[in-house]
Amino acid sequence: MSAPNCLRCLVRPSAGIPVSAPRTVSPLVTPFVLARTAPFSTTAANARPKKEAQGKSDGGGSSRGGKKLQLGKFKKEKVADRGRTPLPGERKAYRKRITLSNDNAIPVPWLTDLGPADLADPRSSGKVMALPEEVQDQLRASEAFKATQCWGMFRKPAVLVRKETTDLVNRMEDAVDKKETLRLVVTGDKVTGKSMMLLQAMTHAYLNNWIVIHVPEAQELTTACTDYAPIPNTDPVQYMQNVYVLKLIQAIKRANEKVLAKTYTMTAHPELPQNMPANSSLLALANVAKEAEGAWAVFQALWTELTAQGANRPPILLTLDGLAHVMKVSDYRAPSFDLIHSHDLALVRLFSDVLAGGGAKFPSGGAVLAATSRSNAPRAASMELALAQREAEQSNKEKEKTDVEVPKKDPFFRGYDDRVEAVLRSVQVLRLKGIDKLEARALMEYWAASGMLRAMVDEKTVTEKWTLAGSGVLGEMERAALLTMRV
Ligand SMILES: Nc1ncnc2c1ncn2[C@@H]1O[C@H](COP(=O)(O)OP(=O)(O)OP(=O)(O)O)[C@@H](O)[C@H]1O
Repeated sequence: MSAPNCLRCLVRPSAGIPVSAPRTVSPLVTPFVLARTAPFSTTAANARPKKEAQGKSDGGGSSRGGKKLQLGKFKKEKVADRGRTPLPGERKAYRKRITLSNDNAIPVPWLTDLGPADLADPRSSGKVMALPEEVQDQLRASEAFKATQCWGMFRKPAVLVRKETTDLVNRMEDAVDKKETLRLVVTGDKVTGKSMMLLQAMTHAYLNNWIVIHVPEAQELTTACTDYAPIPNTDPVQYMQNVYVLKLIQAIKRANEKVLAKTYTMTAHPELPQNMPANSSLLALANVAKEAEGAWAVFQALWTELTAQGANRPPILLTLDGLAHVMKVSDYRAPSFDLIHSHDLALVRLFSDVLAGGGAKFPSGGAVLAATSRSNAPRAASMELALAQREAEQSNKEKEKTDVEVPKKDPFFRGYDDRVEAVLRSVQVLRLKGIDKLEARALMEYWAASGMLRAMVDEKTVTEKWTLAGSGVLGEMERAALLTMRV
């Protein structure tokens, strides 16, 4: 009987203590508290000190003296390890890095190096040929290789010589024979090999000791990513881009070193930062450009010398990739905050003048070539229209008929640009399409011999890849056959 009672005792308070009775705790008055209480004062001298009154009046408990217990006092602050931060420009260099050789690829025994006459010879058409080592260095110096192309898959950089290649190179040679300048725009659908066509033209030029000046990405000139400044005493005002021009001079110097060393100035150039007497080599003249300041003056002097009439000069090849970027209003602004037209940028003006046929004449002839791009291009309605018009006119002239209608301006569109039309009024147009099946077979045999294509190369495979690639569009063929191998 006692057990339930005992249990109840544990649960409830004993009957003697009323449950609802509030527990009142009488305040403790300790000597410590008494000591801290300010004494009643009647005079300012006796009043509690101000600091004490401010700091300790609110938090009675926290004002207790002595040591505080601090948890995790000796823990180290955690720093996330993110590795080394890339230095300025390192990411861009990595993105633009181009590998020209793959040690894992099988060397192709029948691959021969291109010679000075090979690209002009119609018998080379439909063959894959390697770029000689010296030319590789020159092409690399002028940034002709692109990171989007498949150079890093094969043992040696090699190209397919197309019918269009021999055609273009022969036109270049004809122009040099007549001491004229070939003015031509390479155009076509996406990844049809337009940049590669420029590379082949440059290869021919380097192999034949021409001087090559190449603008690898026209967008670098017009997207307001490099310094610019007005050129004094120009009307309408033109703008120089010293930093870009310095880079260009250095590329020209590295790529054309041998030819420049053998070509000499006609006149003295006292206007340059370093005095250049007449009969100095053009290499020495190019070497004067050490800093961005004054680079435009050096470039002008170099250009004047290269185009000096009556002088013994090598043929010149001037190339630019991404034409649409220089056939529109640029992203730069004048002091009046108006946008600057690309053709008011001095370097672009120099190029567009030669392309239009009104600029400097090359003493020994040469070529000015531009390539459009479909992967990275702004809309340039006037350029597209002008190229379509030239193509139609060309086709009518070749057939001696007028069966192809020359496209006309849209009367309801207001975005046409007269300056662009003027530049492209008399250029030749080379449209690139897919390669034929024989060329496709040659290229696929090279891929298979390099160990990059595992399939047997017969008519069936060639036709399959050729069809998959939209009738032999080169970039698409690579995608269809080599994509799995691409890093
Ligand atoms: N003659 C050639 N020999 C071998 N490969 C080629 C040749 N021409 C083009 N290619 C390949 O085709 C691909 C596309 O070439 P390229 O970059 O020249 O095209 P594009 O027409 O300039 O392209 P986009 O319109 O994007 O500017 C590249 O990967 C390149 O390796």
